[in-house]
Amino acid sequence: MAPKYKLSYFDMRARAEPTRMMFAAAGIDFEDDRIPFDKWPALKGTTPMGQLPVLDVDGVKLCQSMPIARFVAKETGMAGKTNLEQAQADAFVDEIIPILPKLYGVTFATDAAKKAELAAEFDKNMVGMLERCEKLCGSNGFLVGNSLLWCDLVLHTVGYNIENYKPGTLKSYPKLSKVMASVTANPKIAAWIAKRPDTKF
Ligand SMILES: N[C@@H](CCC(=O)N[C@@H](CS)C(=O)NCC(=O)O)C(=O)O
Repeated sequence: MAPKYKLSYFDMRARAEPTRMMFAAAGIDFEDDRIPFDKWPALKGTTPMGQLPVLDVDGVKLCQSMPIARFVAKETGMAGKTNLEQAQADAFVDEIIPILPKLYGVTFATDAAKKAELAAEFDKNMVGMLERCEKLCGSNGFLVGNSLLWCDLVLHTVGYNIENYKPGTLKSYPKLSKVMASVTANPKIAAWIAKRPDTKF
């Protein structure tokens, strides 16, 4: 029997979205459990490491967003066709994902001077990350190899936020733009994006 999946996270895309997209791409049913912030303090102690996301697989609770995503990538055939591709995909994920909490910090900073300071530092980090990924990215619409892998979904999730932050940024990175387009060209992912909750982050 197919495993039962419950993915618990806040009502955000962020660290859970690549996993949600993989479930959608593979046509796998999962419970998209979105925990309201005011319910979190009571639940924090029940999670394996005191943070979200948590993926419950038939009663086994997995934690840490990228290990969760890597597990689902293996379950759905999106981890990479060979060990080599898997290591290359991991490298992109490790390069891209640290941008996410930094952008969160800029987006939700309330003090104007602090926000400007964080934004200046963020912009430098973002450009460095995009340049490094553009240089290593394949030219046929995938970061690695010739099929959609979980690293492409991580890029799409972070790239989506970057475009919300500074529209038009990705135009300067043609290979990465092609990856963004490959992700949305997948009909099942496009259907998920069209129906997913519209959240700020
Ligand atoms: N390294 C962890 C970080 C998880 C993390 O920072 N989760 C945040 C939400 S994005 C959280 O649970 N915040 C609430 C808390 O720490 O109490 C991962 O990738 O899963």
